[in-house]
Amino acid sequence: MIQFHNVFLSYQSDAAALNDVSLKVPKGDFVFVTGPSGAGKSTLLKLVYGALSPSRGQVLVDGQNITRLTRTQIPLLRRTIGVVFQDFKLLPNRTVLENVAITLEVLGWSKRDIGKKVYHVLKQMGIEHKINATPLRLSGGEQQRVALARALVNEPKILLADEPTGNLDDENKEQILSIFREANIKGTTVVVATHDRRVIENSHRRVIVLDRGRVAEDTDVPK
Ligand SMILES: Nc1ncnc2c1ncn2[C@@H]1O[C@H](COP(=O)(O)OP(=O)(O)OP(=O)(O)O)[C@@H](O)[C@H]1O
Repeated sequence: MIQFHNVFLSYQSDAAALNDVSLKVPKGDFVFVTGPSGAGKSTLLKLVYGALSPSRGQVLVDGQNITRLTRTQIPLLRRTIGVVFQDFKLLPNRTVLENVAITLEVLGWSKRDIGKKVYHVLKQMGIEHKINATPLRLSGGEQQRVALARALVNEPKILLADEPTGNLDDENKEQILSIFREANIKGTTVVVATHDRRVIENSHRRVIVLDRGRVAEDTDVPK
């Protein structure tokens, strides 16, 4: 589903944020990407959803070379990828319903179908009672679940999450992880960037460790 072939990425003239990274994440996999601050985790995720292009090397997502995609093809690729950011990026003046509905409006769904689908997803995440609230009236864990609902409402092929459990307590972390597991069981390929050792250790999943832009360890690769 995701392939990196000898990928280098430099921001302006700085040292490479990614340095000769090669990896494959097969369809249906659930992978953690970890490593110290500045190791290149967010950069790696940004390459997958076409927010950045590699300086050298190739990134293939669902068989498509992202550097060859045209301006009109990038949004089409993004429709198949759900993204969750550490700071949620929810629209503060819109309700929970409106925040999640955006994903389906872009796809041209009818208002009635959007209402039904959004309610269903919020119910799955246990926050349907907050459907008319605005994000600032929600706790951090609730905001994160709304961000996840927005990312998952159209059942994307890939879910990318950047530090999704940062600042959450253990109970909220467990809820978020169980949402990832469910999405993965339904067929979504999941890539989670995190510093959180406990989350990684308790999950028993493949772990890719980045260090200064290089793959320092990959538990999927036989030693
Ligand atoms: N927009 C940018 N312009 C210039 N340099 C950047 C930019 N974004 C990231 N970098 C640099 O690229 C390197 C990798 O950054 P990245 O954000 O991918 O790391 P990270 O592993 O996600 O870090 P963190 O865990 O702190 O979020 C760092 O050295 C960072 O300073």
